[in-house]
Formats: sequence, C-alpha cells, structure tokens
Amino acid sequence: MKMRIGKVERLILNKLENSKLHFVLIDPDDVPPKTAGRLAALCEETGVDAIMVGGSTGAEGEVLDSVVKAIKEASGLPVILFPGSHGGISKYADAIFFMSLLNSRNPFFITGAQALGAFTVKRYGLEPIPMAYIVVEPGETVGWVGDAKPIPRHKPKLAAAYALAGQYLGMRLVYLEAGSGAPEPVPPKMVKVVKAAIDVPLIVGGGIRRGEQARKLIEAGADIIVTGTAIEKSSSLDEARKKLEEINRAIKSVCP
Ligand SMILES: CC(C)=CCC/C(C)=C/CC/C(C)=C/CC/C(C)=C/COP(=O)(O)OP(=O)(O)O
Ligand SMILES: O=P(O)(O)OC[C@@H](O)CO
Ligand SMILES: [Mg+2]
Repeated sequence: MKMRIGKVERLILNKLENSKLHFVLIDPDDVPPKTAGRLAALCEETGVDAIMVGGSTGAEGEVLDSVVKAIKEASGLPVILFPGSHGGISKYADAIFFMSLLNSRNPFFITGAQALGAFTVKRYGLEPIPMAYIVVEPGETVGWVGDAKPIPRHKPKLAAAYALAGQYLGMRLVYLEAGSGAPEPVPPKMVKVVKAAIDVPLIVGGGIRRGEQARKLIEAGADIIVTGTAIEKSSSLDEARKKLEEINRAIKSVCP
C-alpha cells in the first residue's frame, strides 16, 4: 500500500517553505452562501492561503453544501472542511482536517466521529489531513461541545505533551484552539513551548482579531494563523478587506 500526501497538504507544505500562512474560517451557520462567496473572493484577492468551512453547530447537509459550493464558485482557494462531527462533511470541498480532539473527555471526539465519517470521506474522494486538535482555555463553544478538558493558559507544557503525542500518533498538523470568539488568543509563550516540542506545522486560532496579535503568535512559532470572527463580524466588505489586509501583512512580515 502506498500512503500519499495529497494536493492540498502538499500545497500547504510548499507554501510554508517561503512564508507563514493565513487561513480564514467560514461558519455556514452564521454566513449565507452569497456572503460566503463574496468573502472568499476577497480572501483570494488579499492573499489569504485557504478557506476552512465548519462550525460546532448547524454546519451540515444542505446548509454546508451550499456554502462550500458558493466558495468554490467565487474563488480558486483550497477549501478545507473543519468538521464539528461526521455531519460536517461535504463532497464539494477539496480536503478535510481529519482531526481528533486529543484533550476531549468523550471518545466520540477522539475516534468516534472519525470512524462514522471515514467511509464518507473515502466515497467523496476528499483529501484527509490528519490533525491533532487541542483546546486551550477558555475553549468557548468548541470546548463545551467537544467536552474538552481545556489546557490551562499557564500550563504550556501540557499543551506541548498533547501536541507531541499527536505527532507520534502520526498526525501531520497540530492545531492550538482558544475557541472561536475567545477574548484572548492562545498565549504566545504556549505557542513557543509547543513549537519547540514538535516537528510538524503548528496552526493557531481563536480570538485573533488584530495584526499585532497574529504577528506575536507567528514570532512565537505559529506557522498558520486562523481567523473567523474578525472577518465574519466585519460590518461591511470594505471593513473585511481592511481586516484581511492588516492580518495578512502582519503574518507575511515575519520571515520563515
Ligand atoms: C474528522 C471528523 C469526521 C470529525 C472530527 C470531529 C471532531 C473531533 C470535532 C472536534 C470538536 C468540534 C465541535 C469542533 C468544531 C470546530 C469548529 C468548526 C469551530 C468553529 O467555531 P464554532 O465553535 O462554531 O464557533 P461559534 O459558534 O462561535 O461560531
Ligand atoms: O472566530 P475566531 O475567534 O477567529 O476563531 C477561529 C477558529 O480558531 C475557530 O476554530
Ligand atoms: Mg460557529
């Protein structure tokens, strides 16, 4: 049997040779297809590297499909599913973060949803990208829904231990999540300690609203920054453009 790295993962790895990356999360529960398409086009224009689609609640079925389709029609960016369960799978996407919430108390979020979704991913020909998902305080909706035991903000070594365990289990990405809409992002000190422990790329998301925060996280060792709320909640497309430009500039200003 030959295990192959897929197209989207290869693209991410190639891009990481030259710069740090910015992914934007669109939640189909909050953003209708037309707006999702407009935001995706804006993301492409301003230099965002990929679009993630998902949500803890309600991002399933027709609602999910129509948002993924609208994004694919409006932009050439890779669309990566960010599922809250096996319900969050759409055949119109390019890839899926095949994630395990390593610090959940509930086996459903560690291996259960994955088993229930595995054959759907295969049938749709989606590219699975194995990812260790670690929820840090406060964790917000995903911490509650995913029944996480959130990593205390002042215990970076605990996060590093989960991250390294994820790598040793074969996961090719690590995602540190403070929770969508968190008042503060994951502490840069924690990012630094996690990065020093692992060899796979590190994604950081949750509560990142300003370029300055993104820059500090990148300087601490993040490879990919995820923003959702900051873009989603912009009052107009013009505001969203300014936000995207501010955060992209901050991310790309740090040399790899
Ligand atoms: C790989 C497969 C098939 C399933 C994985 C299932 C797992 C492990 C999910 C982890 C737990 C979970 C509920 C993740 C959801 C992550 C996500 C899409 C967060 C987006 O933000 P929201 O939590 O929707 O925030 P708001 O409600 O504030 O928008
Ligand atoms: O909405 P925000 O706070 O940007 O968080 C994005 C992402 O990390 C959620 O999974
Ligand atoms: Mg949501």
